[in-house]
Amino acid sequence: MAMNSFFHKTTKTNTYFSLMKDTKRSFNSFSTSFNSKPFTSPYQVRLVTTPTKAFVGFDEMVRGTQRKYFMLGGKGGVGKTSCAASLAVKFANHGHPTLVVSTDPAHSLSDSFDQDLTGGALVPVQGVDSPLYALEINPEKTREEFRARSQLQGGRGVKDFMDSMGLGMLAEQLGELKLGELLDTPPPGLDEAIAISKVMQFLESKDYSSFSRIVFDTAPTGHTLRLLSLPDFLDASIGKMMKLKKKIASATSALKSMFNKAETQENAASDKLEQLRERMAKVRDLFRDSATTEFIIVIIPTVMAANESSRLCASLKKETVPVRRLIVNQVLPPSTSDCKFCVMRRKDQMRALDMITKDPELASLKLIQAPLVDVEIRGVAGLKFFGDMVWK
Ligand SMILES: Nc1ncnc2c1ncn2[C@@H]1O[C@H](COP(=O)(O)OP(=O)(O)OP(=O)(O)O)[C@@H](O)[C@H]1O
Repeated sequence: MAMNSFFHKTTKTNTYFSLMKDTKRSFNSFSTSFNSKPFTSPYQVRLVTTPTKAFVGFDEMVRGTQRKYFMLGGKGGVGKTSCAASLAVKFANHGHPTLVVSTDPAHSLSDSFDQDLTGGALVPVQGVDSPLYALEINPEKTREEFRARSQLQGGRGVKDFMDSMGLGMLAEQLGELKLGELLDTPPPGLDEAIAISKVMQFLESKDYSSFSRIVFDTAPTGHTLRLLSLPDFLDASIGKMMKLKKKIASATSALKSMFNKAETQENAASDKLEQLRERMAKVRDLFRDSATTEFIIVIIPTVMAANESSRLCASLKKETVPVRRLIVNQVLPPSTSDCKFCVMRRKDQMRALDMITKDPELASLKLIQAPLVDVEIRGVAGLKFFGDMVWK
């Protein structure tokens, strides 16, 4: 549906549109002054100049048909979902079949798109030019399934369960090592493992092959860092398991040589472990491939958020995950009224922005400013409008 016809349907949305238009106007004038020579505002707010970092480069993000992954992450409530959903809408409206995936256990994609996208399966998003699908990975449901199967079948159902996530080989090996009891309780990091198994599906399954852009709306920082480091952890764990199996195998080799079949089984199991290890390596490499993947940090202009983002950025760099852009969301436009609160708030935001531009970790990132708009950003039309202000 064309945006204009949508907005002209009801008075309520018309008001919304005009509010958004006003916001855009004031933000545009704000960004012009923000990026020009330093000057002193009527409120003596020190403005920061960021001539090179103002470049957002959506052209670069949209270019080419090769699949690209964008992960948006940061502190809770800063606007990750709004930014991720608006980016997905923009990609789809530029001709990319796009998938937006939420790995946040507290999903808000449905709220953001104002459509029911729940259920843990691919759901088409209505109202965009090219196919846009959403997927809310549902760890709570999966965890429940895990417990139920484990209780019903004395742990044996867990293997089927992990099979369905593409991690069956791991369960098999744990089982062989008599670690089955560990599988009865959902292991820490299961949420991330589920997300990883989905990423594996994106890489391998034909169902996902048509998507040329995959946007992740990730969970708040700690969870996401665990997600990014999990393939390494699993790779290391599999490596340890393989070593352990080899030790057991050599200790019992004399016995095994008497039973040819056992040896064949042993080799098959090792091959499977090796396969799983290769798949983990693929996911790990994917997270670190700067040609295809980018992690975009979303923050709000406060000192606390800046400090946390600095730590997040350092962790991402340590993990060698490509990070190039930083969205500072909810930036207040300069106040044209006498509102003291607005003036103080903006002054505070400018201080935080100044700090961000000087932070040793964050200073090298492209800074994208997203304005605080005066209505909630909801529905494809609202996301399109917001996206056009952010992704330029
Ligand atoms: N620039 C903005 N201007 C006005 N409202 C905004 C802006 N960005 C986000 N919001 C609003 O803030 C709320 C939280 O946004 P959003 O859900 O995108 O954040 P989040 O970081 O994904 O949150 P969570 O971590 O809880 O999932 C929403 O109501 C959204 O409409």
